[in-house]
Amino acid sequence: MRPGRSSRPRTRTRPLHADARDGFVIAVDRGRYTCVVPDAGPDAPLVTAMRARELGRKSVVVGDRVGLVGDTTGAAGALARIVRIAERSSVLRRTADDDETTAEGRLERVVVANADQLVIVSALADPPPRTGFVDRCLVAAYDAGIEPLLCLTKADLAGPEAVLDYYAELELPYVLIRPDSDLDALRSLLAARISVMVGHSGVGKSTLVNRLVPDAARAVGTVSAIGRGRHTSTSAVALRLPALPGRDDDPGWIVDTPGVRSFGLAHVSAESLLHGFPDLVEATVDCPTNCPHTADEADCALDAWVAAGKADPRRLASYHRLLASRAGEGDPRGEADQRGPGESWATEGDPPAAG
Ligand SMILES: Nc1nc2c(ncn2[C@@H]2O[C@H](COP(=O)(O)OP(=O)(O)OP(=O)(O)O)[C@@H](O)[C@H]2O)c(=O)[nH]1
Ligand SMILES: [Zn+2]
Repeated sequence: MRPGRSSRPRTRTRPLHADARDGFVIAVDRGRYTCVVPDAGPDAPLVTAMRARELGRKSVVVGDRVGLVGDTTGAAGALARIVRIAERSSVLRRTADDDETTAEGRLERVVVANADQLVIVSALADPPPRTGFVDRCLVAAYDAGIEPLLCLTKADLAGPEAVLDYYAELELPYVLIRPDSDLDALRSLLAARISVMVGHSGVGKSTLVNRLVPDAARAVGTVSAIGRGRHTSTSAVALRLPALPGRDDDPGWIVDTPGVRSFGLAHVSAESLLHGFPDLVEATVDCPTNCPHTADEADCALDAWVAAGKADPRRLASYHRLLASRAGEGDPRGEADQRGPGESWATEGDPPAAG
């Protein structure tokens, strides 16, 4: 060992950047990060930044609170540098698919940082509600420590009873959306929070985002031409909600995820997967040690729990489907989630005939 080295006081190799300004990342596109600078006021120009080399391999994602140095004026052509990333209060992840034995399955992506709420948008009809997809989103939300909110659109076409019945045990907050409904209930649930919106194609998510943020298209347009093109197939973009009339509290942010069509769950352990099913968790105290809780596990306590009427058999079927999907047993991309409830509920785990 060289004595000179260890006796030398350890100096910080990184500059402190005491002058860094706080930024909030609202879009990411090919190595360029679009940030708002909160102290510059809501009308200040957006700042485009790149990652400083000192960040190493740390990724910067939408929702990150960062320190910015360099040219933070937001003038045309100006480029700032992100020199630090604040500790994240939550991290919403997805994998490209469910199967951790494949390269795709291991490719884990952080969708958004610091989200408070996951707004799961599902139509009540056209397309029919896909509870498999909602269940998958619930797993991702609970895993990330983010509160779920079920947003049921097209309430003018069908009632919510079947979906609400399926989630009866969960105390899942929900809102109903129809074309003529005011969005006050939803807006107050979005206020002062960062909410991520996810939903299948056709459920009315874009319609809803445009109603909530009437200039969303323009806001997104200014974000370095982020559109819905091929480069943005997995990107997310944060949109500032407009101030509520007569209220001066923070209306919050929504993060639209145009490209996120499924939530691969390879990164979620089988045990964590269960936390998306709080109505089933309690049953597993009676399972043998290291019980895999799979459908073919004879000693698993979940079947008896459901047989005793303590949870809905369709919920257990859904959990089993997610487990099987993670194990690479077919359906690696969650295609089954795309079926309507009638179809998917009928495929397995139908309630045993009573009596
Ligand atoms: N009846 C009814 N139709 C709606 C409602 N919301 C949206 N729609 C219609 O549903 C269709 C799909 O809406 P979009 O907002 O494009 O759906 P999306 O989820 O954004 O789908 P992508 O554009 O594929 O991402 C459109 O024809 C909308 O006009 C609603 O509350 N009721
Ligand atoms: Zn078990």
